[in-house]
Amino acid sequence: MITEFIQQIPKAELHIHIEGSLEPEFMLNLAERNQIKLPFTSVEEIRQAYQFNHLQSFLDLYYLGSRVLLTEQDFYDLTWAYLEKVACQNIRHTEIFFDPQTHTQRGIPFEVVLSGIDQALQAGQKKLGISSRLMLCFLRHLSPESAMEILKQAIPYQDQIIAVGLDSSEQNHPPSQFKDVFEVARNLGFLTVAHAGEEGPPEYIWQAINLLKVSRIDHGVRCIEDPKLVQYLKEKQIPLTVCPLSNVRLKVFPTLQHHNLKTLLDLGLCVTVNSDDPAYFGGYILENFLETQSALNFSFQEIYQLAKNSFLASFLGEQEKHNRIDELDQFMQQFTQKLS
Ligand SMILES: Nc1ncnc2[nH]cnc12
Ligand SMILES: [Zn+2]
Repeated sequence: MITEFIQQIPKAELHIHIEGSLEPEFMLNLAERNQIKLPFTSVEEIRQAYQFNHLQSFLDLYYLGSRVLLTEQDFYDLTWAYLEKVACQNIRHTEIFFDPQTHTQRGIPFEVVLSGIDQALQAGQKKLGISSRLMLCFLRHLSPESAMEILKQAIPYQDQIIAVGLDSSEQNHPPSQFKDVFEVARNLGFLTVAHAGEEGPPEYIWQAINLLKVSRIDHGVRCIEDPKLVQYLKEKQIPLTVCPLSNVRLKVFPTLQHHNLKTLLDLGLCVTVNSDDPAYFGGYILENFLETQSALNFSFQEIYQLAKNSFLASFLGEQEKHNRIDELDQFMQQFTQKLS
């Protein structure tokens, strides 16, 4: 019964890298379509490579896979495949990251990447009823100057990009390095988010809050090591976009049973469930909910709270948030009636 509940409950996803939804079958198809040489010849070989020791070992493969994406159609197809998939999982709203530097560095124009993704998102709203927002991530292993350059390229498309974020290799790349570029972005009207406290220390979460002035922390699970930080996140209700299957695959936690999502929820933090890079980590949002529930024994009420948090923490307008939460509450009523 809880499986059916999790499947049907309306939910939002707030942390998904669109390049991380590139399924192995599609990677091979695109490699052939675009005449790109990959060090793999079969889906099995690609899947076998999905043995990660830490974030960097994943990122190496993720950037390699992204090389098959060349045209506007490729970015459209990638985004559309993700939307079709999650429509069946009752996602009502999604906030998607893209990594423009991964593509512009290979000579793909910013506009090509953006246009392909954006057209698919518009089709997703029209044909699947999924609303969306797009977020641009700066790669923190590259320089702040490179981030500033990509920010400039984003200015003409500002009405299509709600926020800027910070991703890639966390260790030794503190948020403080990107203070200036985030300040420029905020002055231009972008909202801000940042990956912090995934592999990096709680100090990086403080920096993301105090220096980058983020609206949400992506991951943030290492906040638990700093009680003052936990208290602050609770008081301010700064959302954490937690990605349970990702954390296990990248060895942040040894198993899902060891994950601290339930602890953080019990402590009153605004935590949400997300997929991060679903093609690489063994599941989309539904699988993240189902496997985490099974490992941590979440109740119906806790699943409801996680779904509610996903709308509360979203970048939807206030009225729209209320509408989505009303829809969620109606679903709860109907489901409870069915049970009794
Ligand atoms: N989990 C993750 N952490 C940092 N950068 C990423 N890019 C894609 N997935 C990521
Ligand atoms: Zn991520």
